[in-house]
Amino acid sequence: MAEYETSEEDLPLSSDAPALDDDASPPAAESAMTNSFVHSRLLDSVASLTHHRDIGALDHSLVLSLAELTSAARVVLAKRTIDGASVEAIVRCAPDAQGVYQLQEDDLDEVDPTLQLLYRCMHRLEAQTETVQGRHRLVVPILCDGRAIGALQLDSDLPPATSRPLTDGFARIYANYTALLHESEHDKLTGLYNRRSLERQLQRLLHERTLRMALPPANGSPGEPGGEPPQVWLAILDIDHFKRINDTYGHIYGDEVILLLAQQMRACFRRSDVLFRFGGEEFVILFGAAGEAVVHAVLERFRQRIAEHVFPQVGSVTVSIGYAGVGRHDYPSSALDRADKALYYAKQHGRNGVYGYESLSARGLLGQGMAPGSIDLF
Ligand SMILES: Nc1nc2c(ncn2[C@@H]2O[C@H](COP(=O)(O)OP(=O)(O)OP(=O)(O)O)[C@@H](O)[C@H]2O)c(=O)[nH]1
Repeated sequence: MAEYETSEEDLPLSSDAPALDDDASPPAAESAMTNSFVHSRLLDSVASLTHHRDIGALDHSLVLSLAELTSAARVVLAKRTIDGASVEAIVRCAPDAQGVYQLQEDDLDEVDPTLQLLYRCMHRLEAQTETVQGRHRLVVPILCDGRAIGALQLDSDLPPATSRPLTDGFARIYANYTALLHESEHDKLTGLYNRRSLERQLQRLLHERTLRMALPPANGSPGEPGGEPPQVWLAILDIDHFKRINDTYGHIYGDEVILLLAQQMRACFRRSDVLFRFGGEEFVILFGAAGEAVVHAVLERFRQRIAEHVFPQVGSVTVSIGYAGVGRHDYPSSALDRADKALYYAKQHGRNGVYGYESLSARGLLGQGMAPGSIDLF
C-alpha cells in the first residue's frame, strides 16, 4: 500500500492515517494523493458491490462501478445459464448525452458484432482484446471452478495492460460473491431456489410485471370482488405418499425422486418461471400467466407428465398441486396460504390432481371449517 503524503485536512481519513513524510516532493505527494483517492474509490466500489444480497442488483453495481472507475465508453456483462449451454443475460452500461452512465438490460443478440469477443472469451476461457476505431476492447472471463460463468467487456481509451488488472479483479470478486449468494439462495440437493428466497423472488416478479405492464393502481386483492385479475401465480406441489416411498425404498431413493422431480420441473416449465424446493417433498412455482385457464393447463400438463414418468426402482409417483393468484400488494404468506388450501383440497379429494384456490372458493368448496394446509407459513 502506498504511503499517504498529505495533510489530515486534505484527506479526511481516520486518525490511523500514516504520518506525513516531510521529505516528500510535491509531485510525489500529488501522486500519493491520487493513489489514495483511487484506492478509496476502489474500496468504495467493492464495498457497495458486496453490499447487495440480490444477484440482479449485484450485476448492475458491477458494470456501473467498472464503468465509473475506468471512465469507459461501454461496459458489458454477459452471464451464462446454470448449465453453461447459453448466455442468459446481458447488462450494458454506457454514458448518455450528459455523460451520466445508464444501465440497459436486454436479451441476447447473437449476431451483435460488438459482442462477438464475449463469446470467444467464454469459449476459450481467456482474456481477449481488440482495437476498434482507436478504442480498446478488453474482455475477461468470469471463472468459477474452471468454468466461465460469464464475461466482462470494457470498451475504453485505456490500453488493455492498464485496464486488465482492475477488470480481472472485479471479475474475481464477482465470481466469488455470486457463488456465495447462489449457495445461500439455493437448495443443495436439487439446485432449485430454497424457501428463504421466496419472498424476494416474489417481490421481484411483481415489480417486473408492474414495470412491464404499467398497471393502474390495484383496487383490491385477488379473490376480492372488484380486484384486478392476478397476473402472477403461485403453485404448491407436493409428492403424494412420499413417506411410503421412503419407508419402502429407503431415503436414498426418496432423495432421488426429489432430484428427478426437480429435473422434470426444469424441463417442463419456462426459464422465466421461478422454481423452489420449499421443504422436504414440497415445491413452489411462481409464474406469470394470462388467466386461470392457462395456469390450470400448464400445471395439469406437469401433473400428467409426472404420473406417466417411470422413476427408477420406485416406478410411479404422483403429485398434488394447489395454486392461487398473487396480487400486487399481496404478502407471500397470504398467497401461500391460499395455494395451500387448494393443495389440501387436492389431498382430501384423491390426490394426483390440480386445484385453484379462486375457482374452489367461487364454487363454495373451501368451507369455513376447512383445516389449514400442511405448510408452515412465515
Ligand atoms: N428422502 C427424503 N425424505 C424426506 C425429505 N424431507 C422430508 N422427507 C420425508 O417426507 C415424508 C413426508 O410425509 P408426509 O408429510 O406424511 O406426507 P406424504 O407421505 O407425502 O403424504 P401426502 O402428502 O398426504 O400424500 C416424511 O416421511 C419425511 O420424513 C428429504 O429431503 N428426503
